[in-house]
Amino acid sequence: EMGDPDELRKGEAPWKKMSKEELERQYTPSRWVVRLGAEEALRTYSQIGNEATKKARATRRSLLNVPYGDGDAEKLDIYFPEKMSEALPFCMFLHGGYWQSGSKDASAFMVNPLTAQGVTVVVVGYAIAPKGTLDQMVDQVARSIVFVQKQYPRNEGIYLCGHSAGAHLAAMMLLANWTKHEVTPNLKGFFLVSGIYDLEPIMHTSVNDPLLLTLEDAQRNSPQRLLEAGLAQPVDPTCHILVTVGHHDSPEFHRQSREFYQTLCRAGWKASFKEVPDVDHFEIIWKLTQPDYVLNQMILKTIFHEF
Ligand SMILES: N[C@@H](CC(=O)c1ccccc1NC=O)C(=O)O
Repeated sequence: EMGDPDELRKGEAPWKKMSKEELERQYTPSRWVVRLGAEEALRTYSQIGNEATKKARATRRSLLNVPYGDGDAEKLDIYFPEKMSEALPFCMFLHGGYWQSGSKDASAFMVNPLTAQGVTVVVVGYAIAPKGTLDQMVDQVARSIVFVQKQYPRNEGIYLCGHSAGAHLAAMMLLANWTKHEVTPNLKGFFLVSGIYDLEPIMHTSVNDPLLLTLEDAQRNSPQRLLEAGLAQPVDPTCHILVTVGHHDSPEFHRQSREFYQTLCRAGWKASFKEVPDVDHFEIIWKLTQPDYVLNQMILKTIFHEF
């Protein structure tokens, strides 16, 4: 029956009707960029990430390669605001790269604009595939947040910002069982940027070659599916979740973000949705280096409660 939202929601997922080639295209973000060629866009993205990181390390007080666990990759970088203060808000950034590329050492995009406004920024490293499994990455991110909470118990909120695969890892924290850890982190907000929330379609693409996800792995790590099943309720009614997608992201990325936002709303979370105008999958993040970028403005308004 058309018009019944439950029927529409439970209808066959559109990706199941796609050819292997079409699915591959939908889940290759570089094929959807408009201003540059695919290779050039990926190159520019890492170049801007490298330069932003160099600048952040040269101009901000920082603690680099701080271990939050025993694993080689379990390190994070902390960048402090220009002016010292007692209690501070923290924004933790989780880089993208389909859980198989990217590094904290090239991902300090938001550091200078946010630290200029009094936010401490933490850029998290995690063990990408094939070294790490997705379950390990989810656990590492949870432990990195617990580490920040324990180091800075007087924080004025921990905010998570993740891009693409990093948005998936951030969204998985909505389902984390903090009782396994010594503290419950003071999570106050989520900024989910061009993320993937249902992993089942990517099982059928080359993204899965190094990940080797089984159907069970994909389902156990799909926040879309886990929230639909009612496995997480908002504990803090003030916790805000911003779901954003780039105007030039592929239709599948748009569908994933829209459906995740709708599911968050149904589950009772304080969520909002924003399609960022005129940006692709990479510009949506590299523009975080610009203080006047709309996403920085939304992040700062959320952190400083200016709504
Ligand atoms: N191989 C992908 C790269 C990619 O998806 C990506 C690259 C950098 C940061 C995020 C990415 N996507 C999701 O995590 C592509 O060509 O678009």
